Amino acid sequence: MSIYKAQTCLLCSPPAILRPSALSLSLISILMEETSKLQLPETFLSFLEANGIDPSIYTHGDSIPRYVRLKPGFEYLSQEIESEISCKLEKVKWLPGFYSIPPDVHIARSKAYQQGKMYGIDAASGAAVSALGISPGDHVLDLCAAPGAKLCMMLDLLGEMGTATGVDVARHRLAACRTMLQKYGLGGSFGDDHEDTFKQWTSRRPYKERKQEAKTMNKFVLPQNGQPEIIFYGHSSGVVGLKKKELYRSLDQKDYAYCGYDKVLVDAECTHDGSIKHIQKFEQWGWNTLERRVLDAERTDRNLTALQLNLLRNGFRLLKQGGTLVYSTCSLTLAQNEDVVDHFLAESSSAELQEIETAKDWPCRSGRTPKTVRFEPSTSATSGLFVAKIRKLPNKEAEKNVL
Ligand SMILES: C[S@@+](CC[C@H](N)C(=O)[O-])C[C@H]1O[C@@H](n2cnc3c(N)ncnc32)[C@H](O)[C@@H]1O
Repeated sequence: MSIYKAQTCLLCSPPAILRPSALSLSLISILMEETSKLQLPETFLSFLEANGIDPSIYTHGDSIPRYVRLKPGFEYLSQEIESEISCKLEKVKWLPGFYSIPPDVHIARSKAYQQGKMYGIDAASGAAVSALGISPGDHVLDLCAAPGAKLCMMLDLLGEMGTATGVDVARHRLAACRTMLQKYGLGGSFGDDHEDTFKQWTSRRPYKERKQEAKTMNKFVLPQNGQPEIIFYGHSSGVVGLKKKELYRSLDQKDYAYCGYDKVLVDAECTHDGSIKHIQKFEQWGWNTLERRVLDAERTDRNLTALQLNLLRNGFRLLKQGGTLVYSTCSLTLAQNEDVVDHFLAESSSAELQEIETAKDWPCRSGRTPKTVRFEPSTSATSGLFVAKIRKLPNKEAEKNVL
């Protein structure tokens, strides 16, 4: 299928009674021209068409600002940063601590960035983290943590109290995550290191030492490629409430009533098609790379959505009763979002989809499943993101659901 054909079916076929005005026709032709400039490969266009995604969203990249977050306590630096990067930091009114800057402005030359007082994170990603409602003292799990921008924000929200555990299956991405957390000075001062509870991870602990420690633990096998690895912060992180020697035994379902995380983020692996800037980067990296990295995942579509469902199930299993889980992806497809969430809700009597209260002020729209939300790159001025917030009902409430 040619690019032109894809545009024809998505942009140029208004129903006969809706006669487009001269203005809308010229808008359509501008969008067509812009879309064809991007030279999206045919396989990607077929993927977009199959999922009802308008390819012209990839022409909005230049109108989506860059977002930064100032670490709590460093907001006073905003003027200094403005003069360093020669542009204004516009406060994002709907998301505390966030600022927008034009997409072509780089923050690398700012001292605040170099000293780890400011980091780049898209506002929609910030919204997903804020939907968790993290409070200092919470025990938080980030199930797909790397490269780590959301984990940084989660740690910021915890302050010096509570624990955060980051898990990811890709070791090289987790290494980037560790570097990022180290740069932003996060985690190092977490919790007291009680003798018999799990020692917190610090980026300064050499690999040899960790390997030695792992060898002395009976059941623990050092993560190989393809096995999830874990970053622990805080004296009782890992599986919350367990002692070091208990950490690697498997738990019965009933144990999760007493231990388990207060908040779990499942920012699942996906096809990234909603992340306009990410997709645009393939122009330089080569569209072959997009076919290999993005569409390989799509080609094994059933595997990808099965992985997403399993990540959601697993995150929910580790959530304590009354706790909150957020499921998010940066894909715009129904298959990776609403379908996964609906499937999960249908099989889990103790899961309840929650309204995201703050979303009424966000530039998002409702997803197909009521109470879920979608950030659309063309209308939100953010990267595309789907967010669903799920609560684990205490046993008694869950029983009522079954009756
Ligand atoms: C969308 S990215 C996460 C982005 C991250 N939350 C952030 O804000 O930087 C999805 C991540 O899921 C990880 N992943 C894929 N399969 C996984 C699994 N089975 N268990 C844990 N992580 C997995 C990938 O390696 C990837 O880093």
